[in-house]
Parts: sequence; C-alpha cells; structure tokens
Amino acid sequence: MTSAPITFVTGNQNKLREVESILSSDNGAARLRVVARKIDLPELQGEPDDIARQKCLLAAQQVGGPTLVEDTCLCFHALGGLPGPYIKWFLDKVGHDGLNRMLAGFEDKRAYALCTFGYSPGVEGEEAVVFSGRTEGRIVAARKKGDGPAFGWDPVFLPDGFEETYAEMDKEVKNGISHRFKALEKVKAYLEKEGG
Ligand SMILES: O=c1[nH]c(=O)c2ncn([C@@H]3O[C@H](COP(=O)(O)OP(=O)(O)OP(=O)(O)O)[C@@H](O)[C@H]3O)c2[nH]1
Ligand SMILES: [Mg+2]
Repeated sequence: MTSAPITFVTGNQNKLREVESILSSDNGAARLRVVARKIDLPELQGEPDDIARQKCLLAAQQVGGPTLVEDTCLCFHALGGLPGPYIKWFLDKVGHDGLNRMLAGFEDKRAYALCTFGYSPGVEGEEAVVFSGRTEGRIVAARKKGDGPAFGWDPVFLPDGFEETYAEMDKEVKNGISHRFKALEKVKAYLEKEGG
C-alpha cells in the first residue's frame, strides 16, 4: 500500500469525518493515510463513474499528487435511479418531506445509496480509477437521533435489514454498512495491491 499520504478532496465535513472514522477503525489499513483538503469542485452531470473520474482529475490538477475524491448519489428505484447525483439540489430545494412526496405516487419506496470514489496517483496523463459501494434501503418519513443536525438525507434512508434510519443508528453501525464503507473497502484493496 502507498505510504505517501493521499489528499482527500471534499468540501463536505460530514463525509470527511466518516472517511476518517472508517479508516481509523481498521487496523489493517494503518498505512492508508489521508490528509484532507477543502476545494470547491464543480457539481458535474452524468453517470456516477464518469462524474467521479472527472471530479478526481480536476482535484488532482490542483493537488499535484495522489488524490482521492468521492461523489454520492441517492437513487430511487421508482424514478429509474433519480435523483442520483443530483440529490444535493433536490435535498436543498425540497427537503426530507419533499423527497418523500416525490414517491407518493409510487408503491415502490426502494432506494439505494451509492458512493463512488475516484483515485488518481497524480501522474499527468494517467486516468483516475473508480470504486463504488452501494447500500440498499427505502425512503421513509424523516427520523433522527437527538436534537442536533443530521447529515443530509440520512434521516429518510432506512437501510435494508435495519429498523433505524442512517440518522438514528450509532455512527459506528452506519460506518460498518454504509455505501461509503463498502466503496472505501475497494479503494483500500486496490491500493494494497498497487503497493505490492
Ligand atoms: O445523508 C447523507 N448521508 C451520506 O452518507 C451522504 N453522503 C453525501 N451526502 C449528501 O449527498 C449530496 C452528495 O453530493 P456530493 O457528493 O457532491 O457532496 P458534496 O458536494 O457535499 O461534497 P464534495 O463534492 O465536495 O465531496 C450532498 O448533499 C451530501 O451532503 C449524504 N447525505
Ligand atoms: Mg459535490
């Protein structure tokens, strides 16, 4: 595994906290070290893999070394995968209640959370590689633990096999089953192999 730190570029503190927590709870990944950098990257359109690849290249140009980014989608089965990568705007404009109402005309409330990491070694001309993780669940009326603010759409996402939404469960539980955790496992496996 590469011993040089990798710069994880994100403007989202909650993502950063989860990535750091997932990495620190895994002793085997002690050598995957990330340093964070906040750069406002454009919200790109298209398919998740292409978005992550392009986002990573844009970030790597600014970092000038090994770079990691991720893009997160929330996809409704009844809507053919939308809002998908556009969830940030939907959440901002219609809120938790609006996300529920978008599915009011459908019996199918299933959704999946999809996280796609893009990694670039920071070498000019080299393509970014992508790794995705997906957690299935369904959309429910917002529920969260405590009075504090919740992360994004966590309150409306009920993962399959659980009775608590992402926002109700302990962070360690979310970080052991989440879309982000699953994608990060693949990043780690790739970097371990690359490092020989
Ligand atoms: O409830 C949530 N649980 C999660 O696990 C999660 N991960 C991301 N998000 C939200 O979904 C949109 C993705 O957009 P996004 O990938 O472009 O992120 P971003 O713009 O906030 O940061 P970044 O692009 O600088 O990394 C943004 O609204 C994020 O806040 C989540 N919400
Ligand atoms: Mg973004």
